[in-house]
This record gives sequence, C-alpha cells and structure tokens, in this order.
Amino acid sequence: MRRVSLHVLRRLLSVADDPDAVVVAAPPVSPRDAFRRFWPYTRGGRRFLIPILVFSVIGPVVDAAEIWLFKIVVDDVLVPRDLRPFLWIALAYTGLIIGSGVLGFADDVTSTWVSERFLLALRSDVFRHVQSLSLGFFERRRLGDVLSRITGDVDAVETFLLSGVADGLYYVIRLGVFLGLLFYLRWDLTILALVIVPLFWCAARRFSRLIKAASRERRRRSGSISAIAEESLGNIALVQAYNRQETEEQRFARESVGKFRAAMASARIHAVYSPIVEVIELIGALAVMGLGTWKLAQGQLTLGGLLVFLALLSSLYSPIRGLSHLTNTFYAASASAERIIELLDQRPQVVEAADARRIGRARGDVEFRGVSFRYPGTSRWALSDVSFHVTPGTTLALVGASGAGKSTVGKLQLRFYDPDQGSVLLDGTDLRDLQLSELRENVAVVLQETLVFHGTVRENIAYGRPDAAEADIVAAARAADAHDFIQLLPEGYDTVVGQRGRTLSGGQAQRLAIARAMIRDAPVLILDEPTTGLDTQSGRRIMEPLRQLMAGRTTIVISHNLITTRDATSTVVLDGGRVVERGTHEDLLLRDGAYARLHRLNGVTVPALSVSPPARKVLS
Ligand SMILES: Nc1ncnc2c1ncn2[C@@H]1O[C@H](COP(=O)(O)OP(=O)(O)OP(=O)(O)O)[C@@H](O)[C@H]1O
Repeated sequence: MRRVSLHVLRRLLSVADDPDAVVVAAPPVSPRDAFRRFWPYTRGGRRFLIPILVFSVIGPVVDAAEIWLFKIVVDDVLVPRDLRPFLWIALAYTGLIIGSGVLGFADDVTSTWVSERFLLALRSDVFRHVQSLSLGFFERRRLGDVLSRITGDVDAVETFLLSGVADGLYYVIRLGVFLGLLFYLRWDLTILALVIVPLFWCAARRFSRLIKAASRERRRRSGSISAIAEESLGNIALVQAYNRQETEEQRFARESVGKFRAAMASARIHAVYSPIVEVIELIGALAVMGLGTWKLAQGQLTLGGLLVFLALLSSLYSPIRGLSHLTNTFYAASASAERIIELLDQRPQVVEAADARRIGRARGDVEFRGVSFRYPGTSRWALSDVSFHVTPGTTLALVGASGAGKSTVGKLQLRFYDPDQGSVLLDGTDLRDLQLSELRENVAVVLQETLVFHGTVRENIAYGRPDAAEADIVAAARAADAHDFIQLLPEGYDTVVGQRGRTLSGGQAQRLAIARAMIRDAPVLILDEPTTGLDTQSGRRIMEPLRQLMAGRTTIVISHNLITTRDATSTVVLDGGRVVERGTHEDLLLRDGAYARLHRLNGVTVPALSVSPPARKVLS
C-alpha cells in the first residue's frame, strides 16, 4: 500500500521528458554561480540597496508595534473594561497606518526602480552580445528561442537576483524582529515554536529540486513555442501555399501541450507543498497553544500575553514559510538564468584582433590566397585552396553550379567566417588584422535574398549610411532606377514597406537594395545573384542601375546563370569548392570546358553587365 502511494506521488510530481526537443535545455548552473554572474548588472541600483534595507527593517517593526498595541487593548481596555487609554491607542494606530502607507510607497517606487534598471542593463547587454555573435550562430540556432530568452528569461533573472533577494532579506529581518519580541515575551514558548524550523527546511530542500526541473521544462517549452511561431508566421506564404497550416498547428500544439504539462507538474508540486507547510505550522502552533494554556491556567501568563504571543507566532511563521517558498521561486528562476548564461557564454567565431588595424577607405584590392573553409560542424570543404586576385575597380565573376561555394566566398569577404587555411586580403592586409567595422564599411552587398526592413522607403535606403542627406537618398534612388516607382507609391519616400519588403515587387525591392548599396559608396561591392527571382524584363531593368553601382568599384558578381557575368574583367569557375577554370568570358568559351558547358546550359538571355573597365586585367 505504502509503495503504491509513493509511486502515485512520484508520478504526480514528475516532469515529462521530451526526447525530440525542438529546443534543448541549457546546461545546469549552480545558483551561486548564476548569482555571481548577474550581480554586476545591479551596479546602477546598488546605492538604493541601503534605503530598501531600511524599509525592510521598519516594515516589520511597524507590524510588531501594531500587534503590541493589540496586547495593550486586550490587557488595558478590554479586560479591565476601561475606556481611558483608548484615545491615545487610536491615535497611535492611525499614526502607524499612515506611516506604513508612506513607507510602502517609498519602498515600492525604489524597488521597482532598482529592478527595472537591472532589467534594462541586462536585456541591453544580452541583446548587444547576441548582435555581436557571428552569422554561424544564427544559422545554427532557432531565432524564436533566442527571442524568448531575451524577453521572458531576462525577466525571470530579475526575480532570481533582485526581487528574490529583496524578499529574502525582508523575511530574514521580519524573522529577526519577531523572534526577538517572542524571546522577550516568553523564551520557553519561543524555543518550542522553533522546533518546527528544521521540518520547514527539509521540505523546502526536497521540493526545490522538483520545482527546478518543472521550471526548466517550462522555460524550454516557451523557447520552442516562440521558435515554432516565428518559423511558421515568418514563412506564412509558404505554409498557406502548401496547405501546411494543420502540420504547423500540430507542431505548435505539441510544444504548447508540453508547456501545459510542465505548468501542471509545477502546480501539483506547489499544491502538495502548501498543505505540508501548513501541517508543519499547525504542529508548532498547537504545541505552543498547549503549553500556553497550561501556563495561563497556572497564572504564569495573561490572556493578552498569550493572544499576542500567538499573533506574533503567526507573524513569525509567515516569513519562515515565505523563505521556504522563496527557495522554490529562486530555483524556478535559476532555470531561466541558465538559459541566459548559455546565451552569454556563446563566443563569436569571428573576433577582432586586439591590435586591429585601421585602413580608412580602401583602394579595393581583394585577394583570396589559398583559402580553404569548412562550415562549423560539417566535414565537407565548402572551399578548397581557392586563390584569386581582383585589382581595384575591376570585376570578378564567380560562376559555378548550385552549392559550388560562390556565396561562401562573399561570406568570407565580409568576414562572417574566417578561413580554416589561407587568407583573405583587402589592400594586401589579412582581414583578421583589420577592424571589423571598418572592413564592413569598405564592402557593400546586394544579396540573393533582398533584405528590406519594416520601415519607410527613405529609412531603408539610408540604412546604408544613416547620416545621408535627403538629396543623397534621392540621388541614390535615381541611380538605382528606383526614384520613379517610389514617386508612385502612396506616400513616396515616406511609404512604409512591410517586413521583408512585402508590399514591393521583387524588382522594386532589389532596386531599393541597390540604392542602399549605392549610398554606402564602398570601394568593394559584392553582388550575390542580383537578378535571382526576377523575370527577364525585370532582370533587364536592373542591369543599368547595377552598372552604375559597379562603375569604379571592385566588384565580385556571384552568379550561376551567367547572365550578369559576360563582361566581367575575369571569371573564376568553382566546382565543389575548387577553382576549376579562370579567364575572361571569351577565353573560357574558347577553352570549351566547365564554363562553356554552363554557358550552353543556361544561355545568355539578358544583356550582360557591361562595365567599362579601365583595362581588362588578367587575374592571377
Ligand atoms: N551555413 C551553412 N552551414 C553548413 N553548410 C553550408 C552553409 N551554407 C552553405 N553550406 C554548404 O556549403 C556549400 C557551398 O554553399 P554556397 O552557398 O557557397 O553555394 P553557392 O555556390 O552559392 O550555391 P547557390 O548558387 O545555390 O547559391 C554547399 O554544399 C552548402 O550546402
């Protein structure tokens, strides 16, 4: 029978595990380490810790004074039936209530200020840190989970560090004040009342582990829910076009049910814990009442004395109970702390050297020297021993089949990753020796996937150079052949284009991206499949703006359909991450190798980019 009930209890309090987790749990961290980790973020609010401490002392003193007044009412007014002391007792009561109201106000405002300042500092730092992580991190992680950490988990860390500690302090001080009074009143009864403290402690310890497991599961599930919502809603067109709403709902429901189960487990644990605490309290109170009544009968205690003792005792138990509950809250919040620490412990794969060089505006000499690169966690070389040299102002076309490694070249040029072997150089300096921000100021990109933010057309163009004047923005739009269509938009340059440019056509969004690159005015330009997704006519339309953009800049055009590459100064053909051919368009056609084959396969349907290079330089 006992074994059965134990088994039922264990099942009741258990938290289900999920072997196919969308988001995996963060590694455990001891509360002490977590505390040490987050303490520096309290810096701005530490000067208020003393006032908060003072409020914590005064609060229980006021409460104790109220109870003491009650003793006086019983012993000096009620028992002798004497109304004379009543007036000053009433005045004292009123004074205490007003005083504690003022105190409560000051306490609330100050503690909220300290908490919110802490949240501000921590959240900003977590966001800054996440932004500094390399592209590789975002390619591996689920964005929704990262968002849930920046929002929900950061809030929980505040409970862990400040509210939790402030409450803990408050309880300890309350405990001290009431214990002192109880000892003063009846030391023998007090010792009897304290017999239950170890019981409280044992119960709290036992339950804290269960609570932590349930909280970990809840936070992890919250991350999964955000991840699935972000992925489904972010790709809503795909979901609806393929009628996958039901599958997405099921995925979402699975995680939501997981969170529901974790929340229920947590509720059951709390629900079992609360009556246990009450029983422990009752044992103490009954013991005191028994001995107290005996002492009353013996005439060793007044009725007011006994009533006050019992009232103080309940005030003593409430902080003890609070402390034991707090350990649970603390453990629950530490599950969130683990998730934030895991995020903060991520190191960017690309780090700026301590003595990074500044080069100002580069001439635009780009070189890949024996570059080999593997994406983290993969065994296949995305690039093997790739070398080429692009002299300032000339154009290199990178061609090859899908997956040949063309975009990877662009990512290495922007230093989203560092090569495993060899080096990438700008003006003869290894990118690893350059200041990251300066390197990126020297490179403008128009990517395969057009990146348009939710905001106005003007903001989208000025993203390339935030201090750009209105005239510069319009000039860039004109050069990108975007001015005319912008004028036709309902509010011209002030028209809000939806996230990812949803309210624009592919060609319009692409021209906006070209205007952005134009305004950046960088000496090196990377065009990654600039005509992808555009029909022949739209492809034709952006050729002229692209030509304008490329003039006078070192350009790497990445393409696998050859439509944009014919007139490049030189072409490098990649296959399986290796350079298999290099030369000019005509040379390569004459050679009748991989390039000629690709050329025959794709045909040239759109006029090629004809940049008028100062002189065609044969690349190394
Ligand atoms: N983030 C990544 N993590 C792991 N492998 C990757 C990643 N990005 C690309 N790869 C792999 O690296 C290889 C080269 O990819 P890359 O994107 O450079 O090809 P590509 O030539 O630009 O192809 P496409 O013309 O289709 O855009 C491919 O095998 C691809 O699967």
